[in-house]
Amino acid sequence: MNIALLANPTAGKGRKAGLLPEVVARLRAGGHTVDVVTAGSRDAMVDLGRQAVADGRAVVAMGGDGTVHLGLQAVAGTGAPFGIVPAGTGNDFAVRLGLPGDTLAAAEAIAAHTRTTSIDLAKVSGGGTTAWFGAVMAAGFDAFVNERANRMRWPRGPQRYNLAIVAELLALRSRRYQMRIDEVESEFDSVLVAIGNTESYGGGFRIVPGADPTDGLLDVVVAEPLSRRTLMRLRPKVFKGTHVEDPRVSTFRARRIELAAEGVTAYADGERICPLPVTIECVPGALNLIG
Ligand SMILES: Nc1ncnc2c1ncn2[C@@H]1O[C@H](COP(=O)(O)OP(=O)(O)OP(=O)(O)O)[C@@H](O)[C@H]1O
Repeated sequence: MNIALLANPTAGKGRKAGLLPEVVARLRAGGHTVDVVTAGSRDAMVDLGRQAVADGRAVVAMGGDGTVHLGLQAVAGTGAPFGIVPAGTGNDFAVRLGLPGDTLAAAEAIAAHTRTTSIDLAKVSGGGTTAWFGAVMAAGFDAFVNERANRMRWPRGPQRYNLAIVAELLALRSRRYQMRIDEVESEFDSVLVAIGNTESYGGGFRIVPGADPTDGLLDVVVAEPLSRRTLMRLRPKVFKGTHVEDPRVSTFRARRIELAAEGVTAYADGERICPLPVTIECVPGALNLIG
C-alpha cells in the first residue's frame, strides 16, 4: 500500500508521539510506502486526508478517537483502506472494533494485513454541515460536559473533564427533545441522549451497549429526567453497560434518527458537530477497515 499516515502528536497527552518513527518503520517493514502527514489544524488534516484518498492512497490515523474522526471524514464512503494506530487516551473506536490496543502491535498488524473489513459508519447532518462518526454521538449531559471542557482553559488533561462533570452536575436539568426514529415520532424530557455505531466513549464508558458496527443500524439510549444522585449512581454501571437495565433508561435501534432540542450541541467521537436539530443515518459498509 501507499500509506498516508495522519499523525496527531498531541494525542494521548503526547505520550506516544515518540513512537512515530517506529510506527513508520514497522509499516515500511511490510513493504509499504509511508508518508507522515501532520497539519496545524483539524480542517487541514481532513483536507490532507482527502488529498491522499484522491491520490489513491490508504489512510492510517495515528492518535485517539478525535484523530480517527478526522481520518473518517476523508475516507468514508470512498472505499479507501483505513487503518488505526491507537495513540490516544481512550481509543474507544479501535478497541470496540477488536483492533490491537498497543500502538506498535497495531502498526505491525496493518503492515501485515491480508484483508479489509466493511464497517458501518454514521452520518450526521445539521446546521448546513455533514460529518461522519464511527463511535458515539452525545446529545445530552455528556455533550454538555464536552462543550464545557472545551471552553475551559485550565486545568489540562482529565482533570478538566472531572471539573466539567461537577459543574454540569450542578447545572443539571432535563431538556425537551423531539425525536423521529425511522417512522416513529416522540417527544420527551431527558438528561441524556446518545447514539452509537459502536458501544463506548471516554475510555470504556459503554454508554450504548450492544451497538454493532456491522448490523446496518444505530443504537439509541435515552435517559428520563434524573436527579444528580441517580445520574451519579448510574455512572459506574456504564462501564459494564448495565445502566440500560434501569427502568428509567430506554434503548432503540434504527437506521435513521432525527433529533431536535433547544440549546443542545451534538458531539460525536468527542468532537463538536453542531447544535441540534440533526439527522443521523447509518451508512452500511461506509468504512473499508484494514484489519
Ligand atoms: N492536526 C491537528 N490539528 C489540530 N487538532 C488536531 C489535529 N489532529 C487531531 N486533532 C485534535 O486533537 C484532539 C485530541 O486528539 P485525539 O482525540 O486523537 O487524542 P486523545 O484525546 O488523546 O484520544 P481519545 O479521544 O481517544 O481519548 C482531537 O480533538 C483531535 O480532533
